[in-house]
Amino acid sequence: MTGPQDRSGQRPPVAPRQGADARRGTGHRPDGRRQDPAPQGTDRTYQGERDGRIQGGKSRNDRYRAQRDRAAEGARSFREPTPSRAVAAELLMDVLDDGRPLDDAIATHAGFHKLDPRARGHARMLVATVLRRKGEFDRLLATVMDRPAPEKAMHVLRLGIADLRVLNTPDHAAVDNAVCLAQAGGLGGLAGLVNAVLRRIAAEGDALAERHGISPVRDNLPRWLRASWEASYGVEATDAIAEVLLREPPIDICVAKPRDVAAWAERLGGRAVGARTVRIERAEGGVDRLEGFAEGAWWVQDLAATLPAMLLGDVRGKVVYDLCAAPGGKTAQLAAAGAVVTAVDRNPRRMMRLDENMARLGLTVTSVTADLLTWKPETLADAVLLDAPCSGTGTLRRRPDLAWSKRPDQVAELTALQEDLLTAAMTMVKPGGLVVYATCSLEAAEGEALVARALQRGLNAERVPLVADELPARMGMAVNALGELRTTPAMLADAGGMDGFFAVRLRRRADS
Ligand SMILES: C[S@@+](CC[C@H](N)C(=O)[O-])C[C@H]1O[C@@H](n2cnc3c(N)ncnc32)[C@H](O)[C@@H]1O
Repeated sequence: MTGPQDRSGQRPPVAPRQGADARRGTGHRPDGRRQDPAPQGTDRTYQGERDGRIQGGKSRNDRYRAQRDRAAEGARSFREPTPSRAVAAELLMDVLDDGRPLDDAIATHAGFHKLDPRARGHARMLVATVLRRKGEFDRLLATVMDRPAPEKAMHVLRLGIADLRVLNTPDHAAVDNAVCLAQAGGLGGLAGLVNAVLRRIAAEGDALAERHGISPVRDNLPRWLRASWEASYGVEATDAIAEVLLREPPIDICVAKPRDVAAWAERLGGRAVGARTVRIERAEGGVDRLEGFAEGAWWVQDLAATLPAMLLGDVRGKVVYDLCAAPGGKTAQLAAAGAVVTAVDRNPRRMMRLDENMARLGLTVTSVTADLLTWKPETLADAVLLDAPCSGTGTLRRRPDLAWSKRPDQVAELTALQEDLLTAAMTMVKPGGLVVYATCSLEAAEGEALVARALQRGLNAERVPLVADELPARMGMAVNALGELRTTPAMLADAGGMDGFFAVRLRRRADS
C-alpha cells in the first residue's frame, strides 16, 4: 500500500496559516462569541441583507469598514480552525474541484496522516457528510444567499452546515469554526458572509428547508443518477436507496473461516450477517488495529461483494481465474474456499496490495499483472470470475465522492470495455465451465442490459439461473426473474443495508 506523500506543487492549502494573515477578519473573539451585534467584517463583497437574502456586491461603507477592521486587526487574535476541519476543507477541494477520488486524496494527504486517529475520523466524517448531502446543502445556501460565493468559501459553508445540521455541533462552535476556517484559508474577506449565512441557517434552517421543499432524500443525487435509478427501480425504490445513502455505512468484515463467524462477531463486538460477515459500526483508529487483522483472520469486504463468488458454488480444488482481481477481496474468498486461483489485474499498484493482502491472510495464489484484453492463459480454467471495472455507483455509501465525479458518458465508455472483457473471459474457461460476470454498479447498462445485449450479439454462453437457496438467509429478494443477482443499498436496510451489486452466472457452451 502506498504511504502518505507530501502534496507539494499543488495549490495553496486552506490549512491553518500562521501569523497576522491568518488572523485577519471579522468580529469573532477567541471565545467564539461575536463582538459585533450584526454580521460585518472586512468582507468587500458582503453587503448585508435584502429580501431575506444575504447580499454580495460592493458596500457603500466598504472603505470605512476596511479601515476600521485594519485598525482593530492588530488588537485581535483569532483561533485557528480545528486541524480536522482544516484538513476536511482541503480534501473537499481535492475531490470537488480537482476531481480526485476521496480515498486517493486521503491516502496522499500528509496533513490527514498527522492527525490523531480521532481527528482523522472526524475529518473523514465531515467530508463524507458534505459529499453525501451537497445537493441539499447547496439548495439551503441558495435560500439565504443572493448568489454563490467562490467555491473555496462554499466548501467552508458546506462544512459549517454539516456541523450544524448533521453532526450536532453546538451552533456557536460550528459558526466559529467556519469563520476561523475562512480566515485561515485566506478568505478573511468573506468571513463576515460565512458568519452571517451560518448564523441564519443555525436559527432558521428547519423552517427554510420546509418552506423551500428541501429534501435530503430528493436533493442529494445528481439528476442523471436519479433518472437512471428511477428507470430501473421506480421512484419509491430510488427514494429508499437515497435514504440509505445518507447514512454512514457499517464496516463489513469477511471472516476467512465461515464456521468462526459467530466467534468473531463476539470478539469484535459486531453481529453476524450473511454467511461469513461480521458487521461492526465503527473501528476507532482504523480496521488494522482490530483484533484478528494482523494474523489474517479476516478482511474487509461489503456483504454484497461476497455474493458473486458464491455463484461459482463449491470451488475446492478447481482452477479459477479471478479477472480484474485487485485488491483481492474476491481472490481471498476463492482461495480461502480451496480454489487454485490465478488473479489477474492490469494495475501494478493494486496488484501489490493484492499480494500484501494474500500474504497477510496466509493464502497462496498466482498473481499476474496483465491487460486482460491481450492476456492469453496457457490452460483453460474450470471457472472464471470477472469483477469488471465499472462506475461504482453501487458503492456510493462508502464512496460518496463518486456521485459528483462520475458522468453518464463515462458509464457508456465503460460498457464497451465491460463487453470486451466478458467476451475475453469466455475464451478463458473450458467449454461447459462457469463464468460469473459482476459489477458494483446500480446502472442496468453495466449489468442486466449489458448481459442481455452480449447474449443477443452471440456471446458463446447461456445463463445458469441462480436460485434463492444458494444465497444466505434473507437475500432471496436479490434474485431477479432471469435468475441474476441484483442487490441495492436499500436491501436489508434495517440491518445496515449493503452495496449495490449485479452478478450473472453464465456457462460457456459445451460445443464451442
Ligand atoms: C472492481 S475492481 C476489482 C475489485 C476486486 N475484484 C476485488 O474484489 O477486490 C476492477 C479492477 O479492474 C481492473 N481492470 C480494469 N481494466 C482492466 C483490464 N483491461 N485488464 C485487467 N484489469 C483491468 C482495475 O485495475 C481494477 O482493479
